[in-house]
Amino acid sequence: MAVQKAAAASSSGFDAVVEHILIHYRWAFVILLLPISLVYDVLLYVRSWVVFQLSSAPHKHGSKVENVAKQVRQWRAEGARQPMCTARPSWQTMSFRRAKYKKTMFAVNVNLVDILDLNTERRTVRVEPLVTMGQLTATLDPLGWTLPFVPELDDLTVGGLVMGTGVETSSHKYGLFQHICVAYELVLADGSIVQVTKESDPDLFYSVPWSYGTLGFLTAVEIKIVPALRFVKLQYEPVRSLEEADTVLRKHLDHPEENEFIEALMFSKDEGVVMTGNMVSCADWGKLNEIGRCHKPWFFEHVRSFLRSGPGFEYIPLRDYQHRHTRSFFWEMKEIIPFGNNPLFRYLFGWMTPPKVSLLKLTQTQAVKKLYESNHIIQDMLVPIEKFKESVLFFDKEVAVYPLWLCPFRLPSEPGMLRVPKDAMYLDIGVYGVPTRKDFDPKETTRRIEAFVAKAKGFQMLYADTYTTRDEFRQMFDHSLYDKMRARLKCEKAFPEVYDKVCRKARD
Ligand SMILES: Cc1cc2nc3c(=O)[nH]c(=O)nc-3n(C[C@H](O)[C@H](O)[C@H](O)COP(=O)(O)OP(=O)(O)OC[C@H]3O[C@@H](n4cnc5c(N)ncnc54)[C@H](O)[C@@H]3O)c2cc1C
Ligand SMILES: NC(=O)C1=CN([C@@H]2O[C@H](COP(=O)(O)OP(=O)(O)OC[C@H]3O[C@@H](n4cnc5c(N)ncnc54)[C@H](OP(=O)(O)O)[C@@H]3O)[C@@H](O)[C@H]2O)C=CC1
Ligand SMILES: CC(C)=CCC[C@@H](C)[C@H]1CC[C@H]2C3=C(CC[C@]12C)[C@@]1(C)CC[C@H](O)C[C@@H]1CC3
Repeated sequence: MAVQKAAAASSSGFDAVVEHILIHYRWAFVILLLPISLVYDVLLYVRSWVVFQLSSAPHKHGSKVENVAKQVRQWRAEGARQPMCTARPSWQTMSFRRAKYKKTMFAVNVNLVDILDLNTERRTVRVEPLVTMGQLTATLDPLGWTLPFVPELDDLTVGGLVMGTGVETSSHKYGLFQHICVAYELVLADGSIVQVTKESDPDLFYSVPWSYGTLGFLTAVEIKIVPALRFVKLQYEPVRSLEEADTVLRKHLDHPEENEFIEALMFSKDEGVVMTGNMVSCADWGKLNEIGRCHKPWFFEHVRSFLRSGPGFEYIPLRDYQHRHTRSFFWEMKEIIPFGNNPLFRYLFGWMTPPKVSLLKLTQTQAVKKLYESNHIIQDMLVPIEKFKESVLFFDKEVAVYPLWLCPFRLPSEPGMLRVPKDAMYLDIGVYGVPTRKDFDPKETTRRIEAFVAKAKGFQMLYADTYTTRDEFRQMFDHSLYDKMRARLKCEKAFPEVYDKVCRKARD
């Protein structure tokens, strides 16, 4: 008995040491991931480059979509026993959690990774769903075109952004990712392939966004494009109180057409920097800041410096601006490589950063996962702009995590999950990091935040943890059109409901 106890004690002591190393020196493992991430990116780049040069993707698209339809027909032929989902493994996706359902459902391989067609007359680009934001901007920007807005993490996919959602700093003009999409190609539960536009089938068109892959498989999306200019002239306005932040944001939102980009970072509840910008074709070279260069400070730290130096402006190359939060994963990188913003590190290793989110997820140990679970929050809450001050004070009371990401967006009154009675301006409040309030409890705190957001007539982004009950989720998101479409497309056996994919029980 004594021996067992001693063994248990020594093994738990050993576990504790391992846990300590994995948590406090994770950066050492992450640094090993950097060259692997680079090789991964280089291989993808070369593959995409060859495909783009050979222009082979458009010809092969039809047979690849037929292959998706064939798998759906096979599922039916085998008796439709389990619901279906895409075969994309959870570790490759951008949400923190892994989807448990991927292990049990019928996995359909949707291996569609290419840009299909750039139509400058129609001003659209047609892409397959696994095309990433990094891939799109790398292809479009040099050709003088770009997306009206680019959700900034390089590895976000078009499929995920349509089926979930995407928001960015020109969303105050253009809305969410779904609002810049003009057509979807889908494989439905009966194995048929359909092309859907607002005109051809409004019910299906409006119910695809936020459906999280539960109405059919997306195989292509046509997205609006706009002319790209070389630089963004970005204005930084420090604010010294919440009142001032509110006044400055509203001043800009009252004239949404004056700025292409509006974003704010709050560094405490009383201090922040509001950024506004427009694309321009020429820059004053003395004011050029190539923030995308690997030795440059992390963007949020650069923004913070305007609290000390006062208001200012500079010119940033367009693509550097579009991916400004990628290198530091907003500010999450400081938890992963604490000295990642040190100039020495940036000069020595910056060229290999960031590690790929997918590899971080793949190599994450239980200890790190537990740590993130008990002492971390990754949430985006979409609230009406009028609730700005109240929301910041609420988040401050509950978690006090800074910086806070503030991104206004236009929400048109349209059918679908985000039903609002009239066009409205909303605000995405992004809370990413370690809560500094002592009584933080992942479940209880998130429950209180969800109740606050529901009361404010807001929405929770689907990629993040939700602890809502099915009823609460159905109250937050309007399911009337969605339910109608699930019945029409005979989805009941084919796909789970959105709630069953995003609730806490479905993710580990
Ligand atoms: C040859 C090479 C050298 C590199 N050297 C450096 C370096 O010196 N310093 C450094 O920091 N990083 C370097 N990298 C890494 C690169 O910067 C990282 O991969 C970066 O993190 C990826 O950024 P990105 O995804 O935004 O853009 P990109 O690397 O520009 O491209 C991302 C994706 O875009 C797609 N893509 C690009 N061009 C096209 C096209 N014409 N058509 C279709 N798809 C396209 C590819 O799928 C690629 O995966 C290098 C990569 C390559 C391929
Ligand atoms: N700036 C922003 O707007 C940011 C947005 N995000 C969020 O990240 C998520 C996107 O991440 P990403 O890794 O790209 O996507 P995911 O692989 O996480 O996909 C999200 C959902 O979309 C479904 N889906 C994806 N592709 C298809 C398809 N071709 N056909 C049918 N269903 C599909 C997936 O279904 P299945 O489960 O069957 O695979 C999954 O349920 C979104 O939810 C987005 O809101 C995250 C960070 C920033
Ligand atoms: C701008 C919007 C709407 C959301 C941004 C969310 C991001 C900050 C998170 C999305 C995926 C998150 C992951 C991590 C950090 C925060 C995100 C990038 C990790 C890299 C944290 C470290 C873990 O080991 C892996 C995580 C993967 C997902």
